[in-house]
Amino acid sequence: MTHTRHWIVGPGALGRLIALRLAEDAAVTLIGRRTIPVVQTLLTPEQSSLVRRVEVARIDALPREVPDVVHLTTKAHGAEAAHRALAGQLPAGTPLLLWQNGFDCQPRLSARHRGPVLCASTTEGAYVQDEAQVTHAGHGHTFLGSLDGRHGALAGRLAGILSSAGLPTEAVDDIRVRLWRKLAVNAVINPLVAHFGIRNGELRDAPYRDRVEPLLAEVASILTAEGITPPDGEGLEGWRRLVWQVIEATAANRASMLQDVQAGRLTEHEAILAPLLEAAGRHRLAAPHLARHLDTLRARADALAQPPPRC
Ligand SMILES: NC(=O)C1=CN([C@@H]2O[C@H](COP(=O)(O)OP(=O)(O)OC[C@H]3O[C@@H](n4cnc5c(N)ncnc54)[C@H](OP(=O)(O)O)[C@@H]3O)[C@@H](O)[C@H]2O)C=CC1
Ligand SMILES: CC(C)(CO)C(=O)C(=O)O
Repeated sequence: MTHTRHWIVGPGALGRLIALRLAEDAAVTLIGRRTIPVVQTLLTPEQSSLVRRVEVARIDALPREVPDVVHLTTKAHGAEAAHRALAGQLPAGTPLLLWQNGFDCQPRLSARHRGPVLCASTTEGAYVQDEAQVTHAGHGHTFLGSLDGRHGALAGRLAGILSSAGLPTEAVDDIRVRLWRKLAVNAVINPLVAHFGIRNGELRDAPYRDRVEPLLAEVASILTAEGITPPDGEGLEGWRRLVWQVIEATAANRASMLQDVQAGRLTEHEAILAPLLEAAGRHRLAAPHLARHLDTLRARADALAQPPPRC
């Protein structure tokens, strides 16, 4: 994979961050539902501009030259439709790297794709400025691996390519646990900050602080039942430590769910909250606070899907 050809499907914030970083040393094609400008700019956390010319294509008119690896960088709710549009065009055996948050499409696409599937969990932060510019808000770290622990050599090679491109990445054999840990953090922080319209750090203040604990307790009991451990410490105390560490470290952030709500976009609630509630059901655990947030976000999603009222 020295001169790897990457298709990056989903030319949003994360897709363009990965594309522009990789474009230095690899052939990159950004694939979307619409055509986007071929000259793209990445504003780096160090306030410099990285300008790159990349190939672009539409998902309904894919390039003839097939890729060595496909990165799927749509939102979680868009991943399966994007994969359906692509899958028939890819030679069997083409590796797929899933970058979605939550734990929803990953098991299904891992079973369905005709080739190795790796999942990524990343703390890189990026947001779109416009059709030709994306901001890399802060450096992070990426873990990648397959849900069944196979394809370690491929994961190692891709981790090397991403790291050399400036996106520090580690191949791991426990990506399922890493995805659930990120989901746990997102399930506590995102619905609250989206509901109240606040930055992550404001969760430290009254009256929001008291709202964190009941969500934390529900998430901790569900994940304990699932056999998922926090990175440090055990049980509720370990999950509490992790969530508050992230709140501190990302205090100035407007979380992705808040950004989606403010922009009138669908949120990733089905990928973040629904898997927890499904697990709660299996273990016969009550999770009323998580359920209330999921209901509210589902009602919002239904309203978004309605045609606007006619005057
Ligand atoms: N941004 C970040 O910093 C991080 C994001 N993530 C995760 O990465 C994923 C992507 O997030 P993000 O980049 O922020 O999201 P964006 O909404 O910025 O980007 C998603 C892109 O996917 C495109 N898309 C949707 N459906 C299709 C399709 N069928 N075919 C081709 N393109 C399609 C969208 O295009 P259109 O304009 O047509 O809708 C859009 O360009 C999410 O799961 C997110 O949680 C994880 C960590 C950090
Ligand atoms: C960790 C957190 C909450 C940081 O903002 C995040 O991942 C998100 O915004 O979705």
